[in-house]
Amino acid sequence: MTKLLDVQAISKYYVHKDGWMPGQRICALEPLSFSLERGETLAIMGETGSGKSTIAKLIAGAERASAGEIFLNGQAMSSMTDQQRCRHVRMIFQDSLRSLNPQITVGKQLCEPLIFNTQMSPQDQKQRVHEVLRKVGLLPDHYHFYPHMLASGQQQRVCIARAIVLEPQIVVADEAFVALDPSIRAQIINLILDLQEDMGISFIFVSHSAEIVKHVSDKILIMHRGKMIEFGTTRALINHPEEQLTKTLLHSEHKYKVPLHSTTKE
Ligand SMILES: Nc1ncnc2c1ncn2[C@@H]1O[C@H](COP(=O)(O)OP(=O)(O)OP(=O)(O)O)[C@@H](O)[C@H]1O
Repeated sequence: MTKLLDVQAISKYYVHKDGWMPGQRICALEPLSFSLERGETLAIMGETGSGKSTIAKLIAGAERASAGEIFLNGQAMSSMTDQQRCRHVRMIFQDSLRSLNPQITVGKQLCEPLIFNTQMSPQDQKQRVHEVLRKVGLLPDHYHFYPHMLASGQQQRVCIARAIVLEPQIVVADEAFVALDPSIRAQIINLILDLQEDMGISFIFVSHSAEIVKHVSDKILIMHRGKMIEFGTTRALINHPEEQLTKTLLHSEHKYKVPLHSTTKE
């Protein structure tokens, strides 16, 4: 069966435009390959500057690979239109709360992806938005709220609603929940697990938290200085890590103490 996501030898170079050495090429990612099945969740871990966000951006289409190809359901993503890619892969950024427009109601912000990427009638758009608000634990009335009228946990739910309103197959979250209060973060992580079960979405998390990674991921990818040094099932990497860095990252002192659901994937 065709894999949901098949990453084949992607690499990424950035060219410095200014600073000390303009024109210098920085290798952010050496060629790496991995794959993901439908409904699976991948966690990407590694030290600062190791290339985690670069992988996330390449999968979400926010950056173009210097070489290699990413296949989604067997189709090369480089051959897709922006609209096709947006429907299949959505991203929640690190500063997602700031990405909400304070002057536009929640409902209108959630309608925007539908307006730009579908042929849905305004009535169907509204209905879809109401359904999505319910899925993320908000109320139909929140359609008319402005972001500042919501608590931070509710705003994060709006960001998740915006990511899932097109019913994508993959949602990429780059340290999206790091700024949240621990108890709210736990609620949001549990919401994501529920959505995954309900909608069959695959999540790709960039995270520094061993606890969250063990709780949500099926597979883990470990990055070190632009190289993928280990990739495998969460169980295999926890029980039989081959690299010292994998051990350190997965067995480090828990950064976040959060009351997550008692069932974990490990
Ligand atoms: N737009 C850019 N221009 C030039 N260099 C970049 C750019 N984006 C990232 N880099 C460089 O690429 C390398 C990998 O960066 P990346 O943001 O992917 O790492 P990361 O593991 O996500 O780090 P962090 O945990 O700090 O977010 C770093 O050396 C970074 O400085």
